[in-house]
Amino acid sequence: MDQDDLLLNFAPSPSVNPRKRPIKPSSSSSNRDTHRNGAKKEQSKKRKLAPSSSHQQPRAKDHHPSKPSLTSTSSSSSSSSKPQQPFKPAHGIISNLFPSVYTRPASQPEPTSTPQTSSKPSNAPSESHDFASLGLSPLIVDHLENRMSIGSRPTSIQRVALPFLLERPDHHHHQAAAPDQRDVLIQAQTGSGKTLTFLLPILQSLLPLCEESFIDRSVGTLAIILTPTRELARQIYDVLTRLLSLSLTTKDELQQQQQDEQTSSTAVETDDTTTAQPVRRTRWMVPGLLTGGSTRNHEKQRLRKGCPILVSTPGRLLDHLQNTSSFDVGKCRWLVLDEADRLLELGFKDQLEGIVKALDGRRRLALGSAREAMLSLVEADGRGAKGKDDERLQGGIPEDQVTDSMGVKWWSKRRRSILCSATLDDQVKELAGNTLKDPLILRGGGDDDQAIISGSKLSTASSPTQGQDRPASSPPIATTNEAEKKFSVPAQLVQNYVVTPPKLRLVTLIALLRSYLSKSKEATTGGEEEEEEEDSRIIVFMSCTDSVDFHWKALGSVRMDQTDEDLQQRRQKATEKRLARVSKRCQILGDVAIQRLHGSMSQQERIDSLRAFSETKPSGGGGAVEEDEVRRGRKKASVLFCTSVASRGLDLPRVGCVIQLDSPTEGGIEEYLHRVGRTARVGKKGQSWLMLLPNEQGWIKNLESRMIIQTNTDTSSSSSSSSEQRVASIRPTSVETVLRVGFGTKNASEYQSRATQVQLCHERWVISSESRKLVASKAFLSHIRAYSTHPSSEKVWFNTRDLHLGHLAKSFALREAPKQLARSVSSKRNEKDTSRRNGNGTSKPTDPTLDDHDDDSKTKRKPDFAKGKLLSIASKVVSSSSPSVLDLKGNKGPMHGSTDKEKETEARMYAKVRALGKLSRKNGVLAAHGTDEFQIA
Ligand SMILES: Nc1ncnc2c1ncn2[C@@H]1O[C@H](COP(=O)(O)OP(=O)(O)OP(=O)(O)O)[C@@H](O)[C@H]1O
Repeated sequence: MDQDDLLLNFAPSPSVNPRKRPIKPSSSSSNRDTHRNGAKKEQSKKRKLAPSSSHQQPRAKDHHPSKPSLTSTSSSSSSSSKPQQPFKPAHGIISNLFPSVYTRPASQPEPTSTPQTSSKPSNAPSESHDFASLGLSPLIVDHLENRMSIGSRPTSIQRVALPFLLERPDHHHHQAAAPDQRDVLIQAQTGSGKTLTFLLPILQSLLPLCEESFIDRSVGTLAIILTPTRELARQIYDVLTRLLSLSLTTKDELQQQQQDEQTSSTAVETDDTTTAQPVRRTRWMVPGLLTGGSTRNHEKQRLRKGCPILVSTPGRLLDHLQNTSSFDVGKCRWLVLDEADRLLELGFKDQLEGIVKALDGRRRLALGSAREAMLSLVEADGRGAKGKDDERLQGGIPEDQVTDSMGVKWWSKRRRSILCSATLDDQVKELAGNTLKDPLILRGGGDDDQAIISGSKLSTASSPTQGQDRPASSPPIATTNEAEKKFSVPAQLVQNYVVTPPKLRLVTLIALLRSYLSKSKEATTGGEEEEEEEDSRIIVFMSCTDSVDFHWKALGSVRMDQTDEDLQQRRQKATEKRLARVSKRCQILGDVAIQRLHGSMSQQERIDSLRAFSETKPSGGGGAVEEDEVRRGRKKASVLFCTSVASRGLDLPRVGCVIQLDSPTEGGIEEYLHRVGRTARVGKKGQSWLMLLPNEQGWIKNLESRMIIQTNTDTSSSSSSSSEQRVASIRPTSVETVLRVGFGTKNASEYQSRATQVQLCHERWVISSESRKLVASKAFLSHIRAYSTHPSSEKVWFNTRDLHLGHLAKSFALREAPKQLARSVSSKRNEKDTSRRNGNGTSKPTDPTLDDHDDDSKTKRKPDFAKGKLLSIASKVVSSSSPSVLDLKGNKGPMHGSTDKEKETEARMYAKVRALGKLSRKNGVLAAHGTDEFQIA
């Protein structure tokens, strides 16, 4: 990473030298500080805000208009002529972020200047195949190309799977389960177009029905798609809605019709049959969405009217299958389990099996009543034809002969199931065994000619159209042996990591965001490819909802140069806007929009948030540069802070960078890959950053050993290419480099000074109100809780015992180091008496990402007692560090000094956590997250 490339220029006026940035003297700002700081602090604040030392001669680059500014506003400064002092942290206000002589720990990698290069994309659409040749109807091909801007080229997994899944007209009336009627298990890397891989065959199979005049939506539900989260369900529903708006006639057909019309008008006599075109109706194909977002009654009404294609989360679907009698699924022909491994992780196994049983049951019932109806029809027909029919009826009418009241043989085809999964572990295999019949396992590789297709027992099978020349020895994307399991990552994804001391986490995150945003902004102004500048959206993953809330609120509120009045005015303005609930603007990042997403937000907020992230428009607000950017449709940068709820399946447009502030607490490498998979999708570029604490960096080796990249190597013959595998590497970058680049300077004292300003502003923001203290304290506490839930296999890298809690508190802008917690934890380290430890170990924290699941999700990991202890300690510490805000319910109260009350609160928390533990052991349903006194983060 060349740091010169990453200088920031957020000030609208290029003439402003940020070195001379004014410091608005504000009496109100000193009011916000604690009294012990007083006027002395105000003075030191001014010194701190002056970013450079007076004796330093700015380098040529420093005078460049793209010199970074930590504010997005600028004004002339009366203080600009003041001599500028090097930064010296004031004693008692803020502990040094940087020791006086900052030395990189030996364990930390050296800064690297390796240029970021990305390989040829491995999940891009194929250059040598098209949808039409795979058997896709011209109607759909036309629609994909002209209406959905997808193009005509399939991705690798589409090329492999569509020939198996698409029903072609000649198969329409076949009787038994032909080879193309087998169930399918799809495994492919992130961003490779799996959604269309199952939606296109569903749509194509229903097209013939569009020619029947009697078909309307009351036909019932013919296809069901199950997803683990509501967001994913909505996303698939949106793609489906766009697919179903397909035109009834292709361009060619339209031309043909026009020609025919002309011919028929000139001809004296015409043969009716030559001009007759089939009448197609798609209106009946109404998509439905069941995620528990609306009331049950409302959903029931919609189901009664009919939803031929339904997207749902499992809990809600099972609920309706059990309780909504008008829900007609007897003729269901498709069942898709998307993100099956995640469905299982979330504890939906029983529901999924329940759904399959319920669908089988409803089908049998529907078939039974159709048989009876046929029987009564035969009887009504009189005795004439009965002799022959009696014979059939006595032996039972075969399924494929049973017609419904409209004469359609729905039951001639068995229901097909498709299971999509990133992994193929024992659980997924078991689910596949219970839900799929004789499945094919289809995998999309990185190379057109290397896609892998296997039979049910992982034996090699052939694609109906392409399989003959496929090498049997093609390496699988994920082997079945757990320990050896390797995962394919998009070849073009550039993966990075930075090892950060805990107290630098906040400023490093901000520096990373600034670096990336400045880079994409430079691409905008520097005339690079259009594609580059548009990919200026960033997703930041965090371990828990409270941490997301804290970062979103802090970064969306902290101003580097504002008075309280400014803040009041901004707040007023913001509350007037509807989207202010989900979208803020971050001044430190150059007025970029920031959103958040986690499971404790209401459904509407989650939808609004995703919409705001995807559709971010320039902030307006004037300035010639900005107007120009508005006019050119640029400046669409946006940042989303989220928990793992956004890691699976979400296809958010133009995400160029993914940052993991916290490593995943569950799911390990798979979760890591799903998170980074939000970028570098379908052939696009992307980069990812993992932030690690020094004790965590051993995880990198583990990650690298489990990832592979498949690359294409063109051979001398232009028509052929071969694929090779290589190990994926994650590049280290030192924290100094990130900070230098992010804060726009090569000079150590200057970047440290700027980083300290930023940290200080956040700390001031936190101490300026009780509610903010609460937000920060809760985030800190929840973060530790979440950290303690890393599985035992990862404890070697992620152990709460290795956390420096005082420094970690800094990353939540908590000024007061929670000394008691630090002391308690270090004393526990030395504690050898395990029996005493066991005695206290009844508290059981639950999984930190629980609230990110749907309301009907379940917990699965067993908490351990040591974490409970930490929880108890942590809650005490937070109580002692901010006495007036420690009622975690949010009530300000005199908890200070009230040990009884403290114990009472703690006891209630223990009780709650124990109850959740019991519930989880019984596979109970956890609900109402975020509304509880002790929100399980
Ligand atoms: N053949 C294609 N050509 C171009 N774009 C495509 C093609 N197929 C799908 N896409 C687009 O690629 C994007 C990613 O698709 P999709 O969300 O289905 O990926 P995915 O494999 O399900 O990813 P994940 O594993 O992360 O869930 C979507 O925006 C989709 O419109």
